[in-house]
This record gives sequence, structure tokens and C-alpha cells, in this order.
Amino acid sequence: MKLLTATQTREADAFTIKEEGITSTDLMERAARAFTCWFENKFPPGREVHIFCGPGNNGGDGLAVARLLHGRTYTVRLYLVGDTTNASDDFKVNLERLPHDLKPTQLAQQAAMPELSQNVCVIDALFGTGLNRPVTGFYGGVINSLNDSGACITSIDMPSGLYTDSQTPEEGAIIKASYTISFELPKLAFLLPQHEEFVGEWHVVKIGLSQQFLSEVRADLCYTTREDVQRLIRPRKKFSHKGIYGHALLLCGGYGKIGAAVLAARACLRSGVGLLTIQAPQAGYIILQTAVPEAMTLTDKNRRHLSELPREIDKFDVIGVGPGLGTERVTKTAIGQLLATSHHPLVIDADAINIIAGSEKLKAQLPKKKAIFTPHPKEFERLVGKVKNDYDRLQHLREFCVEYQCYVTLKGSHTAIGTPEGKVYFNSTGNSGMATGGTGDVLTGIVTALVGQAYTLEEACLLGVYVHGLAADLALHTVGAISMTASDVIDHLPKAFLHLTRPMP
Ligand SMILES: NC(=O)C1=CN([C@@H]2O[C@H](COP(=O)(O)OP(=O)(O)OC[C@H]3O[C@@H](n4cnc5c(N)ncnc54)[C@H](O)[C@@H]3O)[C@@H](O)[C@H]2O)[C@@H](O)CC1
Ligand SMILES: Nc1ncnc2c1ncn2[C@@H]1O[C@H](COP(=O)(O)OP(=O)(O)O)[C@@H](O)[C@H]1O
Ligand SMILES: [K+]
Repeated sequence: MKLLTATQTREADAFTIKEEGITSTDLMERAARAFTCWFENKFPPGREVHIFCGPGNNGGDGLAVARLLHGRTYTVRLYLVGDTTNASDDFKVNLERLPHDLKPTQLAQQAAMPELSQNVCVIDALFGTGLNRPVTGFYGGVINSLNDSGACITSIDMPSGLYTDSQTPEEGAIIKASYTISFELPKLAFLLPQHEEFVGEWHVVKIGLSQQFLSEVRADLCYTTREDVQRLIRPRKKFSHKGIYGHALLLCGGYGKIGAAVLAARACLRSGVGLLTIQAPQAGYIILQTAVPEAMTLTDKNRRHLSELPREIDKFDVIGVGPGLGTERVTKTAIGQLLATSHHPLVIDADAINIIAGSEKLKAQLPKKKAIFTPHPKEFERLVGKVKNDYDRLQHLREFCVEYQCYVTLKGSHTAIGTPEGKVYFNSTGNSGMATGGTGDVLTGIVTALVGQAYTLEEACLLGVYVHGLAADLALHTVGAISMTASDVIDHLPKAFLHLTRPMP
């Protein structure tokens, strides 16, 4: 699914209106109905609902929603905020459509702000995607009062004051919504951790924007849905054998961190790899042979740390490297040898990232379009330097992937996958139960297995990150977020793959 900018959203609205031969007021009515339908399911009728409308089409939505909720036995209080004499045309049409027993209050000064108790619902229809400057002055005061009221705020389309797809200037006030109901598609702003307190829980409601426009519009940012990844999965063939599904090598584990190798290996095996070999320091031999009997284990001459590469390295189809390695000098040398000599696709995580980040020479040796980095935000900063905010981080992500012609899965609540072409895909699965040690090692194992099965690197990133989060979402039902461990994520991988191979509901 593509993510559109505010400008593209306006173009999508205009295209739909023209294509369907409807008026912009008709499209607004659809949007208002879709919002109202969500609202009625969430908040039972009879509630007191205070709706604050700004001067644009977001305010127009608010007026239409007020009319619809008023007709459904909610107690609606309606406020027109600021100067609405130059309001948008659709705002004016919807103002005229208000029933005679629903009189709006004009709010022109801060002192007139109503006292709101904590148990009323607020609908924020001040500004949407048309915001073109930071919200200050009277509007800023209204936003701050609403935030301070403690009432539950539901925003129409955007939390008012938040920029859709660029950094909001510091001086701008922003609504802190509990819920944000976006029309047709999510917005980039929803996917960035720095906006959590403004966006709250977000949902998308369909308003029937033109499918032709959405399929043809150029977008470098996407949001990966189940439909997107289901297309990628290849069923296994009846006459297939283990040789077809790739031989993966994991270079993982160090003294005290052999568990990282166990996790990566178990996840790799649960993700369909044909054969798996792990090269680990001697300290890991018995542990790995016991915990992961399906895998072959090669031991390093070093007891505690990886210090060499397997002799027959050419026979492997993919190498996953990093979890639990440590950054000893001998390990750095081994990583140097790997980059200098191997021609394999590489999945590079954890300490392997840290080692490469510390050396311009190693970075320059990265094989083009053959490496996937899987950093968390701290590891990513080691690769690219300190970032100023989430937008800056995204910019660095694109630049790094283009410069080094590599893939990066920048991990987080909506893991962002960067490609050598400068595209970014945000993941839609996963939950806070994954914020626990070892879940990253699991991802390394999954992605390594998928590359081994000859998925393209882009496919392996998209599918791997999605299925990793999906397994955790399924684990949520059995173990919950607090108790979830990395092993629980592995244990739910079979269900996750099964889920994805079933037809769409
Ligand atoms: N265009 C369409 O056909 C549709 C639009 N929809 C709604 O329309 C919204 C976009 O509407 P608009 O483009 O009219 O824009 P908005 O309603 O988001 O805001 C634009 C208005 O706010 C003023 N404004 C912007 N920034 C301000 C600031 N910082 N302080 C004070 N005033 C400020 C502008 O001068 C303008 O009057 C969407 O978010 C969505 O809610 C939906 O009804 C779907 C259909
Ligand atoms: N709040 C969250 N919501 C969704 N996914 C999360 C959340 N916190 C962490 N994750 C996921 O968990 C994994 C953690 O990886 P990482 O930090 O490398 O862990 P470790 O190094 O301990 O293995 C990543 O895939 C990340 O996307
Ligand atoms: K809004």
C-alpha cells in the first residue's frame, strides 16, 4: 500500500471527484459517514460529544459528522473555531445542512472555551492535511486547552497541528489524540515513534478514492500489508528436496552469547531453509548441537570468539552474521575476510554492524545489492552518525541504502525497510511484546532463511520482517506482551507462515 503526501492526497480527492462525476461535498459526506460508522462502533450512543471545527474541509467533515451523530442520539455540542467567514465552500454547504435544533457556538477567544469534563468525547476537526503553517495564537490556545482537559480526543484524518509528511516546527501546538481516523490510507506521520503521543491509536476508513489514481501514482514510501506479502510467498513443490531450499551459514554466538546463535538458528529452521550450518566458537559446540539438532555445527579454533571463516565457504547460498559475536580484534579480522573474499548475499546484524560501522574500509567493501543490514536505531546511528529526528533518520536511511547499494531493515514499531533504489517500506505487524532481548536475532534467522530460498533480497526483507511481527502478534493471544520472549516469537512462526499461506479472508 502506498503512502501519499498531503499534496498527493488532494490530487487523489480531485481525481476521484472527476472520475466518478461526483461533487466534493459528496466525497466529504462519504468521509463523514465512514468516520461516524467507526465512531458509533467505538463510543455508544447517548455520549456527550464536543466537536471543534476549523475553517477548512477538515472543519467541513466535523460539521457533517455533527449532523450525523446528532441524528443518532448523541448529545452533540458544536464549536466553530476562529474566523470562519472565509471558510471553504464545503464547510459552508455543511453549515447550511445543520438541522435547526443543532446550533453551533462561535469560538473567537480563549475565554469562551467551554469547560470539558474528562468523560466527554471530543472530536478534533480543526485542521487536517491542509495545514500549511505551525498552529500558534488562538488556535494554538484551543489545542492546548483540549489537551489539558483530559477528555478523550478523536481526530478526524490528522491530529490537528501535526504535519502530514514533514517535521512539525517546534512552536506549533499539536492535538494529543487518543484515536486518529485517517481517510483511505495511513499517513507517514503515524508511523514515526516521535508522534506516538499525538496520533494515539490510528485506524484507516475507506472512502472509495480512485483505485486507478492509487495504482498509478508514484510513491517512494509504502506500508506493507498482508496482501502485499502474501503475493510473495512461494508454495513448496511436491518433488522438491532440501537442496532446493538453500544452505545457510550463520556466523553467530560468542562466549556468554551462544543463546543468540540458538535463537537465530531456530528461527532460520522454522522459516523453511533447506540446510543450516552454524560456525561458532568452541564454547558453543555442545549447546548448539543440543539445542538445535537439525543444524550442523562447525567449531572455530578460538574457544570464546569467532576468529575464522569455514574452509568450504563457497558452498553456502547465504550468510547471516552478527548476533552474539562480540567485537574482539580476532572477530573484526574474520569480518574483514568475509567482506574481502565472499560473494554471498549477506544478512548483517548486531556486532557485525558495529564492526562494519567502525571502519570506512569495510563499508567500502560491501558487495553491491547483496547485503541486508538489520540494525536497531542505536546500531543505525553507529552506521550513519547521530540523527536529529525521525524524518532525519529516514533521510539517512535512504541515503545510506542508495550510497552503499544495500538493504536496511531499520527496526522499530514500524520497521522501515530501505532499498538501493531509495524506496522505504514500513511494516504493519509487531507489538511491544517484542521489546525484549533476542527478538532481533530471530529476525536475522528468518531473513537468512528466506534469502537462502532464493527470495530476492527485497522480498526477503519484506516477508521476513512481516512474518516476524505476525508471529509476535499471534503470540500476543497466548502469552501476552509482558511475558513474551524471543522463543515465543519462534514458536509462533509456524502459525504465522500458515496464516500467510491461507487465502485472504
Ligand atoms: N478535498 C476533499 O474532497 C476531501 C477532504 N477531506 C478533508 O479535508 C481535509 C483537508 O482540507 P483542507 O485542504 O481544506 O485543509 P484543512 O481543513 O486541513 O485546513 C485548511 C484551512 O486551515 C487554514 N490553516 C492552515 N494551517 C493553519 C494554521 N497553522 N493556523 C490557522 N489556520 C490554518 C488554511 O488557511 C485553511 O483555511 C482532510 O484532512 C480531510 O479531513 C475529506 O472530507 C475527504 C474529501
Ligand atoms: N514496540 C515494538 N513494537 C513492535 N516491534 C517491536 C517493538 N519493540 C521491538 N520490536 C521489534 O523487536 C525486534 C528487536 O530487535 P533488537 O533490538 O535487535 O533486539 P535484540 O538485539 O535483543 O535481538 C525488532 O525486530 C523490532 O522491530
Ligand atoms: K483534525
